[in-house]
Amino acid sequence: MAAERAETRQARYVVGLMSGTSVDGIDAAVVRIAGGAAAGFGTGGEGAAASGNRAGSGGRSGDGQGSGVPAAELVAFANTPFPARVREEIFALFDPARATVDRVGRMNVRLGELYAEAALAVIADAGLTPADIAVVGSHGQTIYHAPEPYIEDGRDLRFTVQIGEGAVIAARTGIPCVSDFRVADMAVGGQGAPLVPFTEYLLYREPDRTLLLQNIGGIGNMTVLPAGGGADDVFAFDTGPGNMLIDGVVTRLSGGARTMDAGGEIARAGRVDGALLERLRREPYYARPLPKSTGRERFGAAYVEELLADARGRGMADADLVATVTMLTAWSIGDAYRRFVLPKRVADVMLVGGGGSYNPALIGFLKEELAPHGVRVLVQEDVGGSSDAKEAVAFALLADYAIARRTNNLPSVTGAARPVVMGKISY
Ligand SMILES: Nc1ncnc2c1ncn2[C@@H]1O[C@H](COP(=O)(O)OP(=O)(O)OP(=O)(O)O)[C@@H](O)[C@H]1O
Ligand SMILES: CC(=O)N[C@H]1[C@@H]2OC[C@@H](O2)[C@@H](O)[C@@H]1O[C@H](C)C(=O)O
Repeated sequence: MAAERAETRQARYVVGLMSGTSVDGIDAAVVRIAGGAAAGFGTGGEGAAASGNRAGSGGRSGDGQGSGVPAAELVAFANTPFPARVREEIFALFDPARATVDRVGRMNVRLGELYAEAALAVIADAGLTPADIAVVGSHGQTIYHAPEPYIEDGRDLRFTVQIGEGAVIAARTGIPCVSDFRVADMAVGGQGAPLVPFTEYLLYREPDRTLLLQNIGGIGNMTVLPAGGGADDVFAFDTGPGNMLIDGVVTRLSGGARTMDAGGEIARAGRVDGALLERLRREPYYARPLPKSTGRERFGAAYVEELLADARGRGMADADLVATVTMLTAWSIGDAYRRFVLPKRVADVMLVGGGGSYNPALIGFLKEELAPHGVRVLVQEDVGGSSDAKEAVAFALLADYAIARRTNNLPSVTGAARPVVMGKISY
């Protein structure tokens, strides 16, 4: 059955839309997909044999011959920054006390409109028209993520909220839209995150090398692809803050004039404060067992305020505080490797994606963390990929599976009881 479908599915163009926890804007990708969804693992399919293919997210992968290993070629990519007012309003919605239902409802529709515009623009960039696109996959904007079991009246009420109305995207573009992926995994007991490891398993696994794929977005997350391993051998989890503390501290210290430590320049001018670093390492999340995921609820505004108060109490220079949180971020990734990966596997390479790739201070610290373990640290650009586009490509692929009614979660990663088809379809 699966093989039959594989042969009948043609190469298709799919749009992936991502706006992450950094709230820096909308990443939009047009991806040409061949093979894969119709014959991959999941419902009705078998685990595809590792083929040694690797995709830069900006490159090609798979053989596209219906073997179950998809080929995903990035055709066009664009990042559209959020208008400042929209960004501010999204930050307000991270605070449950301010996220009133009218504000959430309005932003849900506004984001649908903005996502549709971003999709139409990237389709035009690709030299295509909406009629050429099979499906749009839209992650949406996470405004709250509460993945821990929350038992009331014997029922587990864990939840996650991603907004950006798929019905609006479908209506404006005329293309079917798959959105709101995470809830289906949570409905069967999963964390609803991280989801990208499913696509990393499809696109990056190698027979002879154990790879660590580290995303450094707002939150940091790591995927471990054991050499020659199957889907059940993959594990992945959120390592802790990605750029979230760096961005938060820089924004507060500059009174909002800057939102990131561009080029890692502030950190490079500062010195790491050993005592503060030591205190920050005690955050219990780092030692929490897997599966685990996290977000702004833990490392957002309240955490940054506490940090600033502590730094002021110590009379720390601004640059020293930025250097210290940059080091903490790199340490949390090294710590995750030592704590959760090393006991099982020795990795060969860490491939870094997400905006953190563009911060040389952070990447420098990360290399120092992992060098003693013999792990080489590369960024996506080193292998012909794109740190920026990777997650948008992933949501194109996840939507491609959803529309083909194929399962697209990894229970070994999220802790879900079983594979499910994630994503709600608006025709
Ligand atoms: N040139 C740069 N120098 C330093 N940092 C940068 C640079 N470019 C991007 N960044 C960092 O990357 C962040 C954006 O990363 P990215 O777009 O991967 O996050 P995201 O997708 O929103 O997050 P997540 O993956 O957690 O959902 C910015 O907020 C900034 O901190
Ligand atoms: C709930 C949520 O939006 N989580 C994001 C966030 O940003 C990074 C990390 O935390 C990861 O768990 C996830 O995103 C990516 C796209 C994922 O699901 O793989």
